[in-house]
Amino acid sequence: MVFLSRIYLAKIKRASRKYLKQGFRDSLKVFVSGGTGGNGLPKFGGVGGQGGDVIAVGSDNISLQDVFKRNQSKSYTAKAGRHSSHNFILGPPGESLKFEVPVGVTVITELGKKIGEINNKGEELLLAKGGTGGNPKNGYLGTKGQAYPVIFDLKLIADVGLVGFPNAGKSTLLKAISHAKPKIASYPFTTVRPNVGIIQYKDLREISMADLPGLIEGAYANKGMGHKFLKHVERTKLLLLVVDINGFQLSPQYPHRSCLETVLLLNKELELYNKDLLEKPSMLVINKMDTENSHQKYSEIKDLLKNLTDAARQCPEEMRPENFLKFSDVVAISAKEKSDDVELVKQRLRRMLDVLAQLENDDSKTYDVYKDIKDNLSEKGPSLV
Ligand SMILES: Nc1nc2c(ncn2[C@@H]2O[C@H](COP(=O)(O)OP(=O)(O)OP(=O)(O)O)[C@@H](O)[C@H]2O)c(=O)[nH]1
Repeated sequence: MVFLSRIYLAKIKRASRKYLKQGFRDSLKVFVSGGTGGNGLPKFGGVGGQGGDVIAVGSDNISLQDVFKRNQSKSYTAKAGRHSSHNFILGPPGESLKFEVPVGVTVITELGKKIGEINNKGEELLLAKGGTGGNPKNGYLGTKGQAYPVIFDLKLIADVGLVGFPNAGKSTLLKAISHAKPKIASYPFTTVRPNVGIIQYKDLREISMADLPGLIEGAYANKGMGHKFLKHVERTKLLLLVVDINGFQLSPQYPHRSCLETVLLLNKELELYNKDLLEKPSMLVINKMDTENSHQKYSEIKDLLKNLTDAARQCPEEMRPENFLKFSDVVAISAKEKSDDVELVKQRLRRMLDVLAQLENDDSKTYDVYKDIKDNLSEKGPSLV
């Protein structure tokens, strides 16, 4: 009986933690070595073949986990160049080794020196050069290729990055406006890996939105799960902050933070992680407007949310960021009830991205991203939802 219950319990334990094991790999270290150059043939002045290179190629159909699975030795060595011989005075070059990596990786050395990035499908990046074939300059002895460990650091490329404390309703919103099927539960940290959802519009335009695990206070300094994923918002074009109108409390031992405090704390976490993030165009969504007293709570803070500098004066000093996000728009919604305003969020995101795309093509660079987006949002246009 004891034996049976042990087996039974072991099964439950394994099943309940399964989702945690579906690891999301956003960093991978591998060893790359270019092929050695072939030896020359001094007697005939023969030159050895050049060693092959190791080259990474961008693919949008592969994850870093797949890269790992395809070559668990994590070692990539290109072929050596052939020696010069009587038959081949010029030794044939060694074959280069090409392998696929996900689009969005930055390649760095162990010392943090950047080798390059791959941002497009089919883009190639030379990781390790093959050695030179033997010739008069090197005494006809082929040289070794470059060889060192490199780290692939993946940052998701999504148009919009969802940022918020745990349980704010980010996954619910992603599900409400996209085709993603994120995990949703009424306890914090349901999102343990980024989810990317695709939002589709009537005119078939698609935008991608990444849902990242919730941040907590101190996230920038490695607390909680969110910090590990903050790097992913560095590449998104827009930030979409989602905050619960009732505020946030991690657990009874932690202080309760009001909605306004939560917004400022999120601002501060982003600033501490990388202050450039505050320059990104952003939008604020106040969620759970179907809950009790939500409308009254919202009317009390509505004006302050539009000007965080004023809002900060009302909060304790330790919560105040030095610089503030400037929201192009603030929308109050109920993601769960799929209120009309959820559709408004969808429409506004599209408008913001359209304005950004126009500005990117504007060579004069005299624009003010924040102002231009804001002006455009206030203009009435055809519904895109
Ligand atoms: N009443 C109400 N509940 C909501 C609303 N949106 C989300 N919830 C609930 O809030 C809980 C958390 O929602 P999630 O969407 O998982 O929150 P999250 O921000 O993705 O959470 P993490 O994964 O921890 O970052 C779930 O029980 C949802 O059903 C809403 O508009 N109103």
